Amino acid sequence: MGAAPALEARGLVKEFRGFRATNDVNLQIQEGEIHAIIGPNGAGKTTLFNLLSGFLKPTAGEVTLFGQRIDALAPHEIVRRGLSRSFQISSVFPTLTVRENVVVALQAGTPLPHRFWTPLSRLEGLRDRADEILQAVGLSDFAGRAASELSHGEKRQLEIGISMSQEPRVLLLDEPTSGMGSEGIARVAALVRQVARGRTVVLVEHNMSVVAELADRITVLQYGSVLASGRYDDVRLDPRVIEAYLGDEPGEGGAA
Ligand SMILES: Nc1ncnc2c1ncn2[C@@H]1O[C@H](COP(=O)(O)OP(=O)(O)OP(=O)(O)O)[C@@H](O)[C@H]1O
Repeated sequence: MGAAPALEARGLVKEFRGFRATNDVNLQIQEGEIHAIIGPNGAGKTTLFNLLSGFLKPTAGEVTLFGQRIDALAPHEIVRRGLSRSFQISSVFPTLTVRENVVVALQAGTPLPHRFWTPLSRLEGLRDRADEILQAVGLSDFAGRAASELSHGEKRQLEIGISMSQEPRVLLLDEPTSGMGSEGIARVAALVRQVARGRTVVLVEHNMSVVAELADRITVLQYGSVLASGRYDDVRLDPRVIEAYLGDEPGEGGAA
């Protein structure tokens, strides 16, 4: 038998007062791949991310991480098992410096009772590791600046750094290029490729050029169900996908 997928959903269902936002989703993400989840607005991408990362509990179905059930676990327990995620809405603390944001995230990996009230001065030991992460995400020059001073694109870089601080084996990125100009998009795409080395990355992404450039495989959602899943070059030619999504005139981000 082959190795278990890095992340797998089986028969995943999420209902909100009878409305099925996730409808019997089966999904396999293999270790080491970059997998993009795409689909029209309201297709259920964010709901699926929330189910995979424990922020929502499924109505039915299972989620496994390297073969172990995680769907009953709290988000922080899932992080400890090796899956972390970024959010569509910024999770950066604006009044802390860029470095402090990463230090706080590194500190969050320690047991709960100790983590909230630890003075920042006691976290100096984590500084070196924070600086390595900032270097990796291209923010070394901004380490001492308040996070509120970062541009939108730089904040997304910091968020990826914050997600990486947990040293995840599987990283979920929710629209990492949203709201960016072409320069920022290119920078973040390069960064995603870099952080994907040696780990598995799942991203929700509207920008089809980014998807085409980065993704080994893609899954297309529509009305909460999987419409198609496979290699980008195969899936983009699927007539149902063209009709549902790729054939549309570019919306946010634009199709390539
Ligand atoms: N907490 C909730 N209560 C009720 N309905 C919800 C809830 N969360 C999501 N939905 C509904 O589920 C559907 C899927 O929403 P979801 O945000 O997952 O889509 P999406 O593909 O991420 O959309 P977008 O691309 O616009 O971010 C939508 O119809 C949405 O209104």
